[in-house]
Amino acid sequence: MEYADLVENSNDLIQVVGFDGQLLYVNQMWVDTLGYPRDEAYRMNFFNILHPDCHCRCGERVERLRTGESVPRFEVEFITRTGQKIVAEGSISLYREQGEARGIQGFFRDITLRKKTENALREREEQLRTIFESSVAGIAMLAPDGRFLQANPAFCNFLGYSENELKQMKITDVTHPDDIEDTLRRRQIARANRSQSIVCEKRYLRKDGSVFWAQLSSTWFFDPQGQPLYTVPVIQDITARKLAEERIRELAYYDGLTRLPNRQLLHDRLELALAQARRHDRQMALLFLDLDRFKGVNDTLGHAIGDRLLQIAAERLTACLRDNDTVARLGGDEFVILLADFKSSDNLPHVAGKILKALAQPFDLGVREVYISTSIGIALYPDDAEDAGELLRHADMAMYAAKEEGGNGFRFYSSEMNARAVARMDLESNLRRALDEKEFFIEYQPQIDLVSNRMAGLEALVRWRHPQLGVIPPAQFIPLAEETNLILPLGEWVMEQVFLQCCRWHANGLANRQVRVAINVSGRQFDQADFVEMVKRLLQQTGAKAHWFEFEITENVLMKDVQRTIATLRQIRELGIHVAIDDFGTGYSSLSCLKHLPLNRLKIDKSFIADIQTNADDRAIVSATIAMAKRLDLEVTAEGVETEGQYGFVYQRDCDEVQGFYFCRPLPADKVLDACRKHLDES
Ligand SMILES: Nc1nc2c(ncn2[C@@H]2O[C@H](COP(=O)(O)O[C@H]3[C@@H](O)[C@H](n4cnc5c(=O)[nH]c(N)nc54)O[C@@H]3COP(=O)(O)O)[C@@H](O)[C@H]2O)c(=O)[nH]1
Repeated sequence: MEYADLVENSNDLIQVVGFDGQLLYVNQMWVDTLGYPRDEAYRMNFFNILHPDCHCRCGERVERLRTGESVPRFEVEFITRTGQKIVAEGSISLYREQGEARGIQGFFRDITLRKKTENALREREEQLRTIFESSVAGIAMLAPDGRFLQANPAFCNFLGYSENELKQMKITDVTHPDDIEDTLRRRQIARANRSQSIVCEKRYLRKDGSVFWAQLSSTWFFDPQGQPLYTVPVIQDITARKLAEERIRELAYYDGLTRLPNRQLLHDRLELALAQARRHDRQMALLFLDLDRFKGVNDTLGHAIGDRLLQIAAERLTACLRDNDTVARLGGDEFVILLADFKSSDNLPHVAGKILKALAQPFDLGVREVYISTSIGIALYPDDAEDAGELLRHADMAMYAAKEEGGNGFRFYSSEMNARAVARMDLESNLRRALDEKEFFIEYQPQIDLVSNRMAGLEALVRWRHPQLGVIPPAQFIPLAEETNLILPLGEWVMEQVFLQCCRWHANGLANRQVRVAINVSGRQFDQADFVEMVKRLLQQTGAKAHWFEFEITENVLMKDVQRTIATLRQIRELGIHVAIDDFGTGYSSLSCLKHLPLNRLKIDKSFIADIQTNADDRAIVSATIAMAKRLDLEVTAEGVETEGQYGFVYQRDCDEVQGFYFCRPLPADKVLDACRKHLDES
C-alpha cells in the first residue's frame, strides 16, 4: 500500500488547508465524519466548518507554526454539514511542497463520544458530591481498617468533629465503648462474607462525650478480586427516638419518685433470679421493708417532705447494698430487696442490721431533721416459698410481724405467720358481723385529778367480745376497722352508747360530781365532712349534754391539715365539747401550730411514762411537755401511770391528771359509779 492510501484510509480525520483557508485535501474519514462531499469541501473555506469559538485560537496556532514554533495537541470543534458539533483532538503542522510551506496539515481523532461520556461522568460526580455535601444523613468513607477517608458535613455535625479531625481517627474512636465489640464483629462478618450492606442501630460518642444514637446502613465495596476497598457508613440521628423509648421503658419499669425498679421490674427480676436459683440449686432471699410511722411524716410535714424522705431512703438503700442486688419500691413507703447472691442465710441478719442502721440516721429534710425506723420481713427461697408471689407475700407477713413487735427490727418468715394472716382475714369478716350482732361493749378508765386525788374523768374504751376468741382488745381491731372504714359505723355506735350511758349515770347521781367522759375519735371519723353534724344529731337523739364530754384526737390526725383541723375543732368547742390531743409526743407536731389549735388538754403518751425512772431522755421530755402545756394554758394528763414512782414524778412536775393501772384499770359501765363514789369518799 502506498502512503497516500494509508492517509486516505486512516481512522483519523486528515486535512490540508491552504494559508488562505482553502481546503486542499480531506481524507475519506473526514468526508464520512463531517458529511461534506469532497468537491463541495474543496470549494469551502476551512473556517466555515470550524466552530466560531475556535476561530481565534486556530489563527494563533497557524501563526505560531509559520514562525517556526511547534504547536502541542489540542481539541477543536467542527460543524458537520447537518449542523452537528463534532469534538476532535489532534495536531497540526506545516504542509510543504518541494520544501516550501504551502499550508497547514491537520490530523484529528473524533472524540465526541468520549467527551460526552466524560462530561456525563463529571456531571454525575458533581451531582453525587452535592448530595454528599448537602445530605441530612451523615455519610463517610472508611478504609478497610476503619480509618476515616472522608466525611460529609452532616456526619461531622452529628459527632462534633471536623472532617480533618475525623481523618486522623478510626471508626472505633467514635463508637460508644459498649458497642465497639459489636461494630468490629459486624465488620469482620461483612468482610468475610463479602456482604454488601449492614443495617443496624448503634451508639457513637460525640466529641463532647455525649451519646449519639444512629440508624446505620453501611455498604462495603470490593475490587474484582474480592479485596475490600472501602465502606460507606450512612447514619441518621435517632437519638430523640431512643431517648423517648428509654423514657417509656423507665416509666414502665422504674418508680418515678426514687428511680428504683418498680413492682413490674421487680417481678421480672424475681422470676429470673428464681429460675437461676432453681437451676443452680441456690438459695435466694427477699427482704420486705416498711418505714415505721412514715404516714405521720406525710400527714404532719406534707407530701413533698415525705417524698424527699423516700428519695433519700432509696439512695441509702442502694448505697448499702451490692450492685447485683435489686432494690425496688412497691409504692408508698414499701421497699423490696432481692438478694440473689449470698453465701449463707446466717449473713442475712447482718444485711438487715446494715439497712436498719442506714435508715436510722437522721433525715435532713430542710424544714427539720426527721428520724425514722424501719421494719423488715425476710423470706427465703426455697425454704419459705417456691414462687415469686408467695415469696413476696411471706416477706410481707414477716414485715408485719416485725412491725407488731414495735418496728425498728427484722423478722424471718415462719409458718405461724401465715396462720396469723389467715386469722387476720377472718377477723376482718368477723368485724363486719360483730357490728350487727352487737358483740362490742365499752369499758371506762378513770382519770384522776392530782391535786384533789378525785376522779375527774373517764375514758371510754371499746372492746369486742368474740363468741369463740373471747375479749379482743382494740389495738387488734381498731387499725383493721380503720383500714376497712368500719370505724365509721363502729365509732358512731361507741359515741351513741357513751352518750346514752352518761344520761343513765346522770340520772343516777353522777350529775353533781362533774366527771367528764372522754371518747376516742379516729382520723377517719374526724375527716368526715358531716362529723360535727353527726355529733349534734346524737346529742339531740340521746339527750346528753355536750359539756359532759371530751374528744381525744391523736396528734397525727390533728396535724394532718391544720387549717381544717382548727375549723372543725372550733365547731366542736362551740357545741361545748372539750378536746384533748392524744398520744402526744409520738407524732411530729409543730409547736407553732399547736398554739393555734383550740385545745383543752394534752395527754402525754404512755411510751414516755413507761421508762421515766430509768431513761433520762424520757424524764426530760415529760418535764418539758408539762411545762410547755402549762404555758399554752392546757391541762395535762399523763397516760399509762403504772407505778408509784411514775406517779411521783408527774406529781412533782405539776401534772394535772393521771390515768393508768396504778389507780384503776378500765371498768365495765356498771362498776363505774361504785369506783367513782369510792374515789370521792377516799379522797
Ligand atoms: N377510735 C377509737 N379508738 C379506741 C376506742 N377505744 C379504744 N381505742 C384505742 O385503742 C387503743 C388501745 O386501747 P386499750 O387497749 O383500751 O388501751 C387503753 C388503756 O387500757 C391503756 N392504758 C391505760 N392505762 C394504762 C397503763 O397504766 N399501762 C398500759 N400499758 N396501758 C394503759 O391505754 C389505752 C388508752 O390509750 P389512749 O387512747 O391513748 O388514751 C388506744 O389507742 C385507744 O385510743 C374507740 O372507741 N375508738
